[in-house]
Amino acid sequence: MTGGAGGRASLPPGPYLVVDAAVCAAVGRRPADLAAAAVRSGVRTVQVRAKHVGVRELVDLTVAVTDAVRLAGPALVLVDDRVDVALAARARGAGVDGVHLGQSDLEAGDARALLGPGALIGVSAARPQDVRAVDPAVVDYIGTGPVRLTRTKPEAAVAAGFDGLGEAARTSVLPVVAIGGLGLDDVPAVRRAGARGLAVVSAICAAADPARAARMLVEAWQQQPSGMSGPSRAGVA
Ligand SMILES: Cc1ncc(COP(=O)(O)OP(=O)(O)O)c(N)n1
Ligand SMILES: Cc1ncsc1CCOP(=O)(O)O
Ligand SMILES: [Mg+2]
Repeated sequence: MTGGAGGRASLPPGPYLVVDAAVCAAVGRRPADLAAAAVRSGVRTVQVRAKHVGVRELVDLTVAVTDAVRLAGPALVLVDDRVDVALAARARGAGVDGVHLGQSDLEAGDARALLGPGALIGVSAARPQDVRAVDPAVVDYIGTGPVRLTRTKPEAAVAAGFDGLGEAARTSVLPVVAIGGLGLDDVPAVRRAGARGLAVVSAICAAADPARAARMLVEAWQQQPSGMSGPSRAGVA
């Protein structure tokens, strides 16, 4: 699934699963099984997020999720925060596609140098000045949130809202992914705001039926026209 124009990866449009180890543990599900089920339902981007595990466990988890996703269908696998983990998983033969970097993680340029030109690299940015600071020659997409405050990331105390999301999408020359407190009912507003993707943890990981929840998100996305409101509309499907 890597290999957009000019060898650069491009972010698949639509629902994006952030498979969070703590949320999965709370509901007694294996992240690898959950990710595979979501990919069989049509999700095309999976991020591995585990904030409270050691680095060795995170490598094991990344390999397990990546291997399960590869068998399930054509989807990209990214690692939250950790370029070293992505590289270690690759060294073990897992086809990790890239990373999602926060504002205090490794700089995107360093990540690009380590991961290579074909990797998919996303960064978090919500405020217009942070969005403008992202280098489109290095980064592939921007994650903007939390759109709503969410228990999954309690330290994020300010919500961007849909206005903030729309402003980020208009400001950015890169595709924008919305995240934070989002679910099925938000698909129309996220698309109207001009986002290329809708990232969720709880709406899939904690759903009564994760495969069905993922399928409904995918179908809702496909049924909605996009907002086409900003420079990031290029390539929005
Ligand atoms: C798609 C996407 N967007 C934003 C984030 C948030 O990343 P970050 O700022 O690194 O915060 P943590 O997830 O690490 O708590 C994301 N993970 N994915
Ligand atoms: C990782 C992250 N970054 C901003 S909000 C968030 C958590 C999203 O989780 P949920 O979909 O459960 O609100
Ligand atoms: Mg992060």
